[in-house]
Amino acid sequence: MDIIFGRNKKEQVEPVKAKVTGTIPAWLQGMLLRNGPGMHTVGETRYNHWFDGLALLHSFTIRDGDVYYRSRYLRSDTYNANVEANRIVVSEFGTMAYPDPCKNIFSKAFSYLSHTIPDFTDNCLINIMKCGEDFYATTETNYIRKINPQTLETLEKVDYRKYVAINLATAHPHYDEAGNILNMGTSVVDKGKTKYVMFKIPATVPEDQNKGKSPWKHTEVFCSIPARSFLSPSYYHSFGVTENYIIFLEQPFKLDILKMATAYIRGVSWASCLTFHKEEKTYIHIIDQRTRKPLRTKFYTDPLVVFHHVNAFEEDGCILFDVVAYEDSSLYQLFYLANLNQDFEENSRLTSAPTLRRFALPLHVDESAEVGSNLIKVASTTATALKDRDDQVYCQPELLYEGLELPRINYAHNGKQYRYIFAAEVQWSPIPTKIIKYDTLTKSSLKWGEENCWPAEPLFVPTPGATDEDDGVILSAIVSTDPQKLPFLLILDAKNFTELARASVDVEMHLDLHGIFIPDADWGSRKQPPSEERRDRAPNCDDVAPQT
Ligand SMILES: CC1=C(/C=C/C(C)=C/C=C/C(C)=C/C=O)C(C)(C)CCC1
Ligand SMILES: [Fe+2]
Repeated sequence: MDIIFGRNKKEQVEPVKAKVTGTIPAWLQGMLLRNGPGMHTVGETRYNHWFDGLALLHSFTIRDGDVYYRSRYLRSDTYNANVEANRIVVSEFGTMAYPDPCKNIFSKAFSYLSHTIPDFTDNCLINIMKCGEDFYATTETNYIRKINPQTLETLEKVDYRKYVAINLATAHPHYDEAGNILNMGTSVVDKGKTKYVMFKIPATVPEDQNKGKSPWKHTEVFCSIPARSFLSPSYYHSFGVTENYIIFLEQPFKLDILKMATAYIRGVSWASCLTFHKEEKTYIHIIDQRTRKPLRTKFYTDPLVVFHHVNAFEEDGCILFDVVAYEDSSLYQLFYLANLNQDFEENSRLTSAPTLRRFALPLHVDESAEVGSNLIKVASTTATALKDRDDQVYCQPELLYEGLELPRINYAHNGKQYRYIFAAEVQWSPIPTKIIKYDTLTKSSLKWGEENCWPAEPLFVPTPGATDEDDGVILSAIVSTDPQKLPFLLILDAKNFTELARASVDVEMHLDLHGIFIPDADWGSRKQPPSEERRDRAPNCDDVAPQT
């Protein structure tokens, strides 16, 4: 597993033409743009955790049946500082770094103090966000980095804090049909209060004399919810939306602010400030998008750890939402590189499997209903919501499937009734071995897998003009541990999961986290994706990328 997790990957700045077998549908024109950790050591120093690795962007440009691959490290301030010092000098999730080996006791004390309220990393390694016509690499701190999707060059750094009072934000925003962004973040002890803040960034803005054309300046706080505990807000990685509501799980997997404030001086990482409190409940907050206020009813469930919301929708006076849930926080533990690289089989067993669970919440609680009665009358689920005392409702989910992660859907169905989930299948190890299509209606699944192949998150791209939810293709970048097999972009028919084509590239590809597909048709007012300069023939390259 060292091949996949431990080794630094070489960037491939010049486009390489892939060897395509099978036939790529003629309508599939655009770019799969993805993000993930690619560099795990700098000089003699090494990161502790896989989520610390320096962001390596990569893209597959699909044009007229051909595929071109390229990759480039995000030139974040973190990357540049590390490379310049030839060692890790910026702290990441699982690695605390000490920038200046301090010369005397005074400068040491000063350096410690300046880390009490830390300036977080801009190593944006998790996802790609579209904001209007621009694209950003994202992570969970207050920084995101604009990128050029064509060349993968790094552009300006955006500090969320300039526009909204948050210190952390998710890398999984939602988009409405017009492309406006809805995201949420945590504001740590701002005016003595720790709160969760939902905010909107418009896709397009009118030319404004004072604010200019930047959508950031038009960022608007939508709603905020005080944290149950000011000194230990919940950690969360994503959230859910329906047409009228926002779903936020305040789970007992929490960040301890006091521990964070002293982490630097104690020589421990941010990750060590995260604790799962297995004796506490998970609170389910529902925000009405029309009133911008949380519902009065207090919904709760058992202690859970959720990273990925799958989808949510309204049905018969209820909110139904699907998540991938764990019963402990062992997932983050397993991604320590020491566990991934040695005795992989032994050290990489999850103590709680990722389970797909469906929750059902009543939008109106019948005052006359008896305490203990089930308020869910929806026939499609066995999830229950039991009436408790004092406006409280205890929710028990329906278990739909055991062993999947990195879920994606046909995003046209986001917030609406839907049927299919595309995901990576993971059993007791966190590393995916198969891609799965799960049918929430029939509860059956289709799978794709191949020996020594490790698939990335599968992404659904709809056929233009499609009416069926699963009319389209699945794209997934596959890394192999078989030295005879090159990494490839896999293209499956999303209906029956048969392979349409694969595009193999002779490069060192990294296992990534998340990404997006940018159809050529999306270039909007720019009309065409910016053209590439014609470059010299790259190694292993039959041709250079086409003029676009
Ligand atoms: C640096 C940093 C953080 C980074 C977290 C990261 C990088 C999480 C990645 C999660 C992934 C990839 C999950 C996949 O399911 C925190 C803890 C938010 C807060 C402190 C500073
Ligand atoms: Fe994620």
